Amino acid sequence: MSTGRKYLLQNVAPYGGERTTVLLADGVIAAIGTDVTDDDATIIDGRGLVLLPGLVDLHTHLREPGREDAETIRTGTRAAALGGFTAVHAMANTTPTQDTAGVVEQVWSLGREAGWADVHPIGAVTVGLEGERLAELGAMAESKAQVRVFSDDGKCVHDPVLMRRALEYVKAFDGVVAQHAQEPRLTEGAQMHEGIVSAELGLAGWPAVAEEAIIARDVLLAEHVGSRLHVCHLSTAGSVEIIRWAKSRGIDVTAEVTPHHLILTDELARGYDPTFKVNPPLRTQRDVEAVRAGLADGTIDIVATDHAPHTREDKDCEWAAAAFGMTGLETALSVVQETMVDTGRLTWADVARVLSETPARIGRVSDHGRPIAVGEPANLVLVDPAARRVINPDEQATKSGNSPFRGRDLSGCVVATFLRGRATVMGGASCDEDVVARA
Ligand SMILES: NC(=O)N[C@@H](CC(=O)O)C(=O)O
Ligand SMILES: [Zn+2]
Ligand SMILES: [Zn+2]
Repeated sequence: MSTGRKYLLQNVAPYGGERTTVLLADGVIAAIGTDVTDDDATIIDGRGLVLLPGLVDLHTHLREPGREDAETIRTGTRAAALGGFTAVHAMANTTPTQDTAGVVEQVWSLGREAGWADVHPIGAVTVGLEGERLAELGAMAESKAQVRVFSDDGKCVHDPVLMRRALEYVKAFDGVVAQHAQEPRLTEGAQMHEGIVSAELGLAGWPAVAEEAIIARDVLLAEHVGSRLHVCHLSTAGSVEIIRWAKSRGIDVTAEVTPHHLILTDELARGYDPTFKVNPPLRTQRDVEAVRAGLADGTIDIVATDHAPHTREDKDCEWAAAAFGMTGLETALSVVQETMVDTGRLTWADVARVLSETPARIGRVSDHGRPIAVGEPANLVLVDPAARRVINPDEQATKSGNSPFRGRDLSGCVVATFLRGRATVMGGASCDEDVVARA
């Protein structure tokens, strides 16, 4: 389905390489070349802009159904489009939980209706995320939502027998279990990273070993049953080492890091601002260096936002009472540019890999994360790497204000996002009319 509008992206740099012109028509990339023209197309001057495949987030919390006061599928996917995303995987910790075919189909349909980005619901591993009985994984896989990613995110599947069964079960439909690696007994009452800062502040610590112990166990389980495992929001230097070791053994594991773990540290807890309270917690500078190195050398496969919107009531309170989580969809690409591209650790082609191609492959999404080539679906993002902007969460599309980058100056800006050839973002702003017209 197309609005019929064509776009001629003149002098853009696919993957940051040689400049060329790209024509989008009928929902696909219709032509690429320095001499391409089209008299009916809307012309976009792409000088200085980088063209990438539309970003794919493997880890987003959209909060609908249940917490529409924090985010809805509409507001969350509008935020996604502004961040350059054309597809997002929506975590299962909604109310009701995304643990049946009915609920995942509802989320999938609401995503279609909203029209900002494709929504791929993640299915819960256990009923109600309670860690007791496996949910209807097969029914969710066979539903029209075609779920391939299963996670109890927010909670860890800590029972090794259930984890083993889930890993075995999803093999039947080429699914993957995405684990929130947090040993519950080692993190009871935990408020922040266990280390020097937690000791000084007198806050209960969340030790690195609580994450590493689960990752070590799970890679061994994945090897034992010959299944695919994905590790959510890896945050410690030790976790990077375990993944590196697992991959060297040929274990079928992938790992993600969040933008915030690439740039922020536990020092931020000193101000007791609950905006910086997140799971897993912000770690040390040494961990930040290790996750950057892991992303640069391919040990860590992807960046995923873990966009976790929370209402004022859940965040504007004392540290201990506040909810865990921070927003991220509208700042992810800038943080990756600043920490990885501007520092020479990743090229733009690498960014396409870690924010689009590989997350699409892990989630088994076939029409996103595709090469920029003639005939491919026109799911694309146009980025201005030279722009700088100060983050103001009050002006963001997400309903929630819990961005850790409030007031911070970040590199890079999304100029336009295209979903099947239709602009969802143009000139850095949402294309509300186009989206409404399509719905
Ligand atoms: N990351 C968080 O701190 N919070 C997430 C849950 C999660 O990702 O574990 C949430 O749902 O709010
Ligand atoms: Zn989690
Ligand atoms: Zn999460």
